[in-house]
Amino acid sequence: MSPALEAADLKYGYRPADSIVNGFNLQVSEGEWLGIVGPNGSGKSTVLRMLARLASPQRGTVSMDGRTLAGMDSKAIARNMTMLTQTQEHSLDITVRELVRRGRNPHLKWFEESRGKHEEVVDWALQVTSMGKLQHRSLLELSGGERQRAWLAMCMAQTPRILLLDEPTTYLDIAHQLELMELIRRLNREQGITVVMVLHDLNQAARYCNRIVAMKQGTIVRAGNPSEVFRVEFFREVFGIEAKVHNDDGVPVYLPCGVVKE
Ligand SMILES: Nc1ncnc2c1ncn2[C@@H]1O[C@H](COP(=O)(O)OP(=O)(O)OP(=O)(O)O)[C@@H](O)[C@H]1O
Repeated sequence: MSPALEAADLKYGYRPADSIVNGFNLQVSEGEWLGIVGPNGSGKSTVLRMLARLASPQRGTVSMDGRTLAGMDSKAIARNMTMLTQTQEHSLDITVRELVRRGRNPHLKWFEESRGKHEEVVDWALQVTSMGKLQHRSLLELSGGERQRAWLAMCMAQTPRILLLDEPTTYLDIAHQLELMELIRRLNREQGITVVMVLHDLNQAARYCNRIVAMKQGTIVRAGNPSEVFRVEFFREVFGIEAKVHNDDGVPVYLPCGVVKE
């Protein structure tokens, strides 16, 4: 069976002489939850954007179920895969429900309106993201965390098989961070949604992801399950910090102790 998502030899640079990402290879299996970690500027968001076809690789290919994304119709991609980006448009004066309805667009024909079963999916997306009570509020009247959940609800209304998320917990307080991670865990386990997530919180990555890929300078430097990757040498070599690593019921937990001295 082809992987749900595959990147082969990706290269990308923002300027002609740059190569921000180079020789990037990745296979993501159906139903997997993969975390991409790495220092600032290591190319994580750039890779995620190429996986979602928001950026076109200058070399290499991205495939979904064995089909190259470059040749696919945008709506067909959007029916299968969606990405929650790091920042969303902040000035949209529409209600949460209207935003979530937009998630149905890839499933509607020209001029078809969201009705019947489409509205049922909208209700479901609002319910799983706990946004039902806020559905008639304008996006302008929401807190940062509520707004993030509204955009996630829109992604869910697309009923994707593959969900890409770029640091989705950045603006959330710790309770809402855990709530979001638990929600994604439910979607992953109960609906079998494949998740690829860029995360800065390495303890959360260890707790939730099945597999970790660590990037440095545009390429993968470590890959494996959290216990294989999150070791003392990893923190030293990839992040330049000294850390203590404990084992909490099979999950590695790290405590940063200081920056590595040259
Ligand atoms: N639009 C852009 N134009 C020029 N350079 C860019 C652009 N976007 C990103 N870069 C550069 O590309 C490199 C990789 O950026 P990217 O956002 O992919 O890294 P990242 O690992 O996601 O970083 P962070 O952890 O800080 O979010 C950085 O050096 C960044 O400055």
